[in-house]
Amino acid sequence: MSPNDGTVAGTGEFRLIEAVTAGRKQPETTLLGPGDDAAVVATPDGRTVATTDVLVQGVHFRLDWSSAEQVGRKAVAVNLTDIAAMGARPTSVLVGFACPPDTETSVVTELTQGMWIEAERAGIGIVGGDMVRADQIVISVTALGDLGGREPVKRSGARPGDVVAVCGRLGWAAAGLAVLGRGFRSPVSVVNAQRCPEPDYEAGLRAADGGATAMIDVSDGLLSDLGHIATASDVGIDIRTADLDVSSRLTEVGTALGADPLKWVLTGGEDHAFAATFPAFADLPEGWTEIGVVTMPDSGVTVDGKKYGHHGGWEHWR
Ligand SMILES: Nc1ncnc2c1ncn2[C@@H]1O[C@H](COP(=O)(O)OP(=O)(O)O)[C@@H](O)[C@H]1O
Ligand SMILES: Cc1ncc(C[n+]2csc(CCOP(=O)(O)OP(=O)(O)O)c2C)c(N)n1
Ligand SMILES: [Mg+2]
Ligand SMILES: [Mg+2]
Ligand SMILES: [Mg+2]
Repeated sequence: MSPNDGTVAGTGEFRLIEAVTAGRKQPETTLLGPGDDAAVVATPDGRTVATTDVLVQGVHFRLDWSSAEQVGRKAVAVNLTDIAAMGARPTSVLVGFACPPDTETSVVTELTQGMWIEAERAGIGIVGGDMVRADQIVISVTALGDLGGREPVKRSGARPGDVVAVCGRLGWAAAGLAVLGRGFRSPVSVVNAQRCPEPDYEAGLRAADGGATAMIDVSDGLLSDLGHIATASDVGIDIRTADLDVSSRLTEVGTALGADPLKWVLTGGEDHAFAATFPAFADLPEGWTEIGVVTMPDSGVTVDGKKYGHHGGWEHWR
């Protein structure tokens, strides 16, 4: 698609978001509007953190690749990491659900079971939702959260000289996608990583309490998501590949499929690890590993000091 062909593909996902959000005046009660992993709104009772992510059959999941329960778990998990990436604790989720008329009822109940399993993992419940007809299964989850008195950790707070760190696995879900896409079902470790992430929701709180200056969950790909921090903070970011954990399991799968495991780590989405920046010389919170440095504006996101030759991550319609 060319940029000016009048379609959303030509416009691109992130310019489309810009087009629908720019210039809209928010009320004073919107403490943090669109542009981060979640919004923060003021209510007479306090503050609420809110976010939503939609999963579409065939785009985000396939029921011949994953069980309905795994899809349900993933639908909730990908929303709760957006809450955690603000330095907040999830408080509840609501579930919008659409499906064709011939969908087996058991698919809906198994999806729901998965959503409850993941919600309970975070100590919360599903407090509402909606059911509508559609041509394929669509799951729209809205998650709410509580900052517990903390300031939200935004995408915009990184400063040159900060260190870049991650918490959680990278590249595993992309390896699993490559395996499933070629018709295989093993190794089950990477395939399960694609079916459902297992985020450590406390990692975002530990980062916030540890002084993180900016944070994001890695949904699209490390380079792409760090790009959002770089743009929002008006800084550059350089990643050192020697400090990335390219697990031997990813190397094995890469060798078997003739694929580059480092590319999965740098650009694979859906592991929902957390990436954050911290002041230089700060003690990193438990589970966090330093992988790079925040550099001066306009240098973009580089890998070992050089521009990376591939897309930094997933983009819808590309
Ligand atoms: N249709 C929309 N209207 C308003 N804000 C939107 C819309 N779509 C996306 N956004 C906002 O754009 C930002 C980026 O979205 P997205 O890339 O989906 O974030 P994430 O990867 O954290 O889920 C978020 O703050 C999101 O709330
Ligand atoms: C059937 C299928 N095809 C492709 C993918 C790969 N995939 C789909 S969405 C996505 C990126 C994340 O999804 P998005 O809707 O952008 O979530 P957000 O960034 O808003 O959290 C990836 C890697 C998949 N999970 N399943
Ligand atoms: Mg996010
Ligand atoms: Mg989103
Ligand atoms: Mg995305």
